[in-house]
Amino acid sequence: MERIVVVNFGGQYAHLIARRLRERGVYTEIVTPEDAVEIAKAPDVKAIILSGGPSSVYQEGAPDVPDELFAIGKPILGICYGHQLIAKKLGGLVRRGKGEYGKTLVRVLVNDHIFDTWESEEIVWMSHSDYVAQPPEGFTILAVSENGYVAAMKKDYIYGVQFHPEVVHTPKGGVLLENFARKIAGVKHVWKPEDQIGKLIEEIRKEVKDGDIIIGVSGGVDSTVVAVLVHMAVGERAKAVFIDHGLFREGEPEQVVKLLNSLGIKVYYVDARERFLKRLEGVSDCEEKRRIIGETFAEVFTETLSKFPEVKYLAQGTLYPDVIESGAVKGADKIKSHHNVGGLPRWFNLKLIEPLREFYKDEVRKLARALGLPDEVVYRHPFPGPGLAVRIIGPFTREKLEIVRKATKIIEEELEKGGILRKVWQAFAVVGDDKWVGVKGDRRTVGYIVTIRVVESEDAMTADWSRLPYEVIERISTRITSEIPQVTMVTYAVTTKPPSTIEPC
Ligand SMILES: Nc1ncnc2c1ncn2[C@@H]1O[C@H](COP(=O)(O)OP(=O)(O)OP(=O)(O)O)[C@@H](O)[C@H]1O
Ligand SMILES: O=c1[nH]c(=O)c2[nH+]cn([C@@H]3O[C@H](COP(=O)(O)O)[C@@H](O)[C@H]3O)c2[nH]1
Ligand SMILES: NC(=O)CC[C@H](N)C(=O)O
Ligand SMILES: [Mg+2]
Repeated sequence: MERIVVVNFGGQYAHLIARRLRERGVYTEIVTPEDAVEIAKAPDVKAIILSGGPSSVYQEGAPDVPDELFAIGKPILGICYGHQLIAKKLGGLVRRGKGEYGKTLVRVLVNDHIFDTWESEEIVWMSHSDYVAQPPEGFTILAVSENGYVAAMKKDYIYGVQFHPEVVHTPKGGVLLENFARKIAGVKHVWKPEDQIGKLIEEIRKEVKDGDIIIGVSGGVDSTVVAVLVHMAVGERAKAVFIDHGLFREGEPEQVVKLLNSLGIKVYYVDARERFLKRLEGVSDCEEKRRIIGETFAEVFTETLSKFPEVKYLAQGTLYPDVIESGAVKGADKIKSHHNVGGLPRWFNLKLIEPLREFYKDEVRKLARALGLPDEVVYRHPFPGPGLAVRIIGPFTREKLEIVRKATKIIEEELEKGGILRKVWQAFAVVGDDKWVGVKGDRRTVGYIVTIRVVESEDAMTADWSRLPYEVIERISTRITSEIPQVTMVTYAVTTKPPSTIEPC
């Protein structure tokens, strides 16, 4: 299989380079600077991309790649930091400049295949303070920015661009990356996630030689796809376990069990609702809620495992970003620690099977569709592991849990009716302890405030609030205050991430 590798210098967007290329059918993987040379030598690697990064190339200890990488003779494309690194390593000059941030106009000076379909002037997205003051000998300047900086340069098969073609704010960026892959590097193969299903099943079958395999199912798209693949590979030896912590949305546990059963996968339903809810009662601190849930989860899961003496394997829905993030990259600025509960504890004495470890979420959705899973799974919104508990501000009470559950259902129903639900990243209700005086049936009532949170996002790292039509907000508000008697006020959350986060807790 032909592939491209991205050397990750800790850029916030290194991931997106791989995403953009894979969207366009070019299989791309991310590697560390230390592994770059070894991997780049493999015959199926057609080209190397050097990512951006927070360091400056002239700083001591800045991430680097061995000179040997340039001697392999494969096409190289440097982006931002990568572009500056090429300049420095091959004898050019990099200096600190005025900086260019955000949308910038560039002028293309030279016709080159990498710019095929570009106009002579295009908008690109920049984020740098250093710049290439002098390209190395033999390099041609292909494009300049409106501030006169080198925006693109090349020599033979070595290219550098100062802007970020991988972000959506560079409208022709995806085209440029594909031009590099197909026209400069000669990648012909068109990679599609759904073509991998047969291979995935074959690999699981080979790995799970004997004994049973457990899959924890949450109803989320990742674990559902894993359950289906594993079941297709080893049949009845696949045991799906669903732990009901009592913090799911209305009807969710029943749906999960019913769906998997309908696919021929028998689900062991564990009712642990009381244990979770009792331990949470009265707990205010967010991190404490998460800790209790994680701990109780591990406890219940361990007890459940003892009922399956033949189990030797544990299947997990680990995705490609989890794999990369866990191998922390040298030089990367930690923006936010990702709070996936860490999945199931790795200290279980079971062999881990992670069939999705090379896939992104959108690709998993494609696998789900190709496997014939219903839309409710394919388009399911991300749902936090700690469930509705992290949508309750202040002390956890069963009353607030019921309010959030009912309000969330109303929000989902109204957005579905308006054809909006599938277009947004997440939509849910939040409740805290502040009260609002209301008048219901001519009587004074003091009730809860429910906040509606609806956001649009591509990867949850940033998010914008959804500009819902007023009529939809109005219908949601009317229904919440009339169907949930304890609520007297509904508000709409209008803060982006950052500075806010998506969940309140
Ligand atoms: N209620 C549950 N019962 C059993 N297993 C669970 C449950 N919740 C989560 N898991 C397991 O733990 C893993 C990690 O959970 P988490 O919710 O963080 O994963 P995820 O990346 O959101 O994946 P998914 O889309 O499958 O929910 C899941 O993939 C699943 O295998
Ligand atoms: O599996 C999860 N376990 C968790 O503990 C958790 N907390 C938040 N989320 C989800 O992560 C995304 C980003 O959330 P925040 O903006 O609130 O940090 C959003 O999609 C959140 O729903 C979680 N997912
Ligand atoms: N985004 C980047 O790669 C930035 C590279 C370098 N740190 C600069 O500021 O110019
Ligand atoms: Mg989940």
